[in-house]
Amino acid sequence: MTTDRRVLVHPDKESLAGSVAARFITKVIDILDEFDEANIVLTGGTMGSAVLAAIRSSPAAQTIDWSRISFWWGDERFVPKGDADRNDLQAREALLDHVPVDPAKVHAFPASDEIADLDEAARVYARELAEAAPEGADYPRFDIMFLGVGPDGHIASLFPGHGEIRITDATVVPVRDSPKPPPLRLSLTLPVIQSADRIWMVLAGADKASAIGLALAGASTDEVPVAGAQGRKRTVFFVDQEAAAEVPESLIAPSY
Ligand SMILES: O=C(O)[C@H](O)[C@@H](O)[C@H](O)[C@H](O)COP(=O)(O)O
Repeated sequence: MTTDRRVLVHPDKESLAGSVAARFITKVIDILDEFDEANIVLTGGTMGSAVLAAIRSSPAAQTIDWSRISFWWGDERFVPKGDADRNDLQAREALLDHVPVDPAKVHAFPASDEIADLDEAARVYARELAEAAPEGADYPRFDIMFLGVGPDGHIASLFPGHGEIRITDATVVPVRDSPKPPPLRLSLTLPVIQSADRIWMVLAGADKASAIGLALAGASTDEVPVAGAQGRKRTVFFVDQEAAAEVPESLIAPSY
């Protein structure tokens, strides 16, 4: 895990989404030069979808060999397939339905009408991760993990003060009392999140300012889960001006 965390500030939501989309396209092309396959973890949330829509609308997206990318999710709302609350549906609508991905490489979490039991759904996704893992590992090498951040500092479906943030002996956890609706969810655990080569957090709006400020000031992961979101190679907070309000000036890198 690296302690190198950068904050890249953008004037507004639109330029934020556009800039992350452009970086994603460039980075994925680099990754596919180096490796046969890339593993990307997607997130729900407003900016997560805005970035995917910006990737879709970029002409440069056509230069990506989408068939070599596997898509995963950091968390999912445990509702029926096709429910507008599903993170995977939002990602499909924003991007995946519009680019030539290999459907077998789109690894959505089970939906509640596919597997009724939440614990079993968590086990099924853990098995899916393990099947795609290199020998001896429980999950694939994640090249880029996108994460949204809640105003309370939650990442994926790991909420402040809830036991799931402390789980280290599983890769996927069932969440039964999410303070953000819907209450039933599935989430990757912190060790899996921290295994990602790159964690890219995209957040906008004044209500996110204190979460990022506290995380960078050294808050505990238990109180502010985003404090624990640190990847192996690089951890970047892509933010708009409003979300950057409480970030110390010295941590802000020039971004454009
Ligand atoms: O299922 C979810 O709700 C998300 O995965 C969650 O972790 C989200 O990313 C943040 O809550 C930020 O959401 P917003 O960008 O919509 O504020």
